[in-house]
Amino acid sequence: MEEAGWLRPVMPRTGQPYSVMMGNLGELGWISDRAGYRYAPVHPATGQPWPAMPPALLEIWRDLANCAAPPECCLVNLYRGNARMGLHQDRDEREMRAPVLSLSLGDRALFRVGGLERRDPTRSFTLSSGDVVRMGGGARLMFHGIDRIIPASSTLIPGGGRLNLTLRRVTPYPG
Ligand SMILES: O=C(O)CCC(=O)C(=O)O
Ligand SMILES: [Fe+2]
Repeated sequence: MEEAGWLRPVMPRTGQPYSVMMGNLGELGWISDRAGYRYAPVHPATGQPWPAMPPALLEIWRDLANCAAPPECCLVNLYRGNARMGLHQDRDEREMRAPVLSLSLGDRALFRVGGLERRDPTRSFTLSSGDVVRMGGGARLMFHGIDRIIPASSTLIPGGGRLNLTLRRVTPYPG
């Protein structure tokens, strides 16, 4: 990740930067800039392909996804300080039969979960290092976000903070 280079993406239209740093592993990377959200096969700054998906992540997917096809993207989010992620749906993928698997490492975080409509009631719970959230089936499009991390609640990540690894299938698979 360090070699490939972290991105500080900006939101479509407003150009406002996200508070998390992002990177990608795998064939496709999720990027956000003034033009919108999309999946791209190369890093926008370097033009280089994203680093390969590590075998350990493919194994987690095999064990937990219950999906006929492998993931194509691992979005890596690095949360430090006051970084957060607003309530959203993961809906830029063209294959909605595949779940989204989200792995937490490092500092604990307050994860907020709602329903399928933005206005639905939400509740929050703590995610700890090693936790995996699976959004699949009727929960594939649930609204979710990160309210905040709990700084220094783990010593796992060099320099501190929380890493979130989100595995996704992007393109349709046969069957
Ligand atoms: O950091 C997390 O646990 C959630 C990340 C997320 O929802 C996303 O990247 O779409
Ligand atoms: Fe998400």
